[in-house]
Amino acid sequence: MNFQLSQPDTLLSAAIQHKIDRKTKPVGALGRLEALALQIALVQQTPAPELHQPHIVVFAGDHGAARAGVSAYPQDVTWQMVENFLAGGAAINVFSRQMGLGLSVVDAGVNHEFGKRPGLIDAKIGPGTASYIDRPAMTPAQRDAALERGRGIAHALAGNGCNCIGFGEMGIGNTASASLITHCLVGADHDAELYNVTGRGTGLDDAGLFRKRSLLAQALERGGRPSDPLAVLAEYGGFEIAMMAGAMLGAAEKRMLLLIDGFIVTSALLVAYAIDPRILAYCVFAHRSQEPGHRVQLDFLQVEPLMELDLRLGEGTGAALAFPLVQAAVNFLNEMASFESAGVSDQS
Ligand SMILES: Cc1cc2ncn([C@H]3O[C@H](COP(=O)(O)O)[C@@H](O)[C@H]3O)c2cc1C
Ligand SMILES: O=C(O)c1cccnc1
Repeated sequence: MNFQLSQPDTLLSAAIQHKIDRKTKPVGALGRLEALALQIALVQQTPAPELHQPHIVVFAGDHGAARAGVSAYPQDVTWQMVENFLAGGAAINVFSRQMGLGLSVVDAGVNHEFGKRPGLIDAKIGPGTASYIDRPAMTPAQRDAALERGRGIAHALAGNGCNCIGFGEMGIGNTASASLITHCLVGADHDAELYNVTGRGTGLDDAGLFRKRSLLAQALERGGRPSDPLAVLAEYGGFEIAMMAGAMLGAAEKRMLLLIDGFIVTSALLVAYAIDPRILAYCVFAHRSQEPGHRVQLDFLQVEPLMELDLRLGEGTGAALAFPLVQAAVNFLNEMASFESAGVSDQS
């Protein structure tokens, strides 16, 4: 697989920054919204960017390791929550409706047969991964198929006129998979020891957290700590995480804006980033999750998220909640008067 990303040209930077600085406000007074406006303008290579058909995609998959007890909830919650998404009753449905965002759910590998359903994209790789405690989570062929299908999903959205994609996920046990991926791909100088990047997920108690950490240590003993992102995916990934990584790279190929949600979505981004670091130019980090490893990931990438709301849900909820800020950045750039057009006196 050969993803074709390019770094946005920065030739327009000075002109866009000048446009921002001439708006009727003290220079810099819109704070980080100004940096966001500049980023989006550069992604779209225009001083007048627009967000078209913004869309949340929730990738769902099951994890073999869930049966060993790495989550506070049973594996069946994955497919039951997919049903909930399709019925419109989950948190991401509520927020997507509120923000006017499109929403699609992808069956990347849920242990359930849904049949053909409106709003559901069938991209199933298999009925869940193998348990990485005993063997690699997926075969190289499954991993490559997941990456390629993810890319196809992003390209199809771009083909329908979408230029802003928010990533979400659903998969009981996927914080454990994200912890292993983070441990492998984040340098030791960021203190990504397994212990530091393994948290309570959906709400494990102390005994549950201890058990999760021991199971993940066991997995590492078996599979080692590869640094190659493709090896990490096959060893410890989930189908939804691999498919998200492919979709992220595919979205960046199409110069879309990527809204990055919490800990699991960022673990997929770590994979994509290791494949091509230029992806970072297209990413907006929505929030800092309560899952402790998320801070480690964001520090490693040297990025600052827009919000900190103590969320620990996933589904793309943080991405949806950040969307109005992203829209505000675009709107001030396009709609605010300048000192010249409004006849307001500049500083003396
Ligand atoms: C009812 C329910 C709805 C959810 N929506 C997202 N997640 C979140 O929790 C899971 C990860 O946590 P862990 O690794 O501890 O299983 C993922 O499915 C994630 O999206 C949910 C979890 C539950 C229980
Ligand atoms: O940060 C997240 O995305 C997250 C944290 C806990 C459980 N599910 C998701």
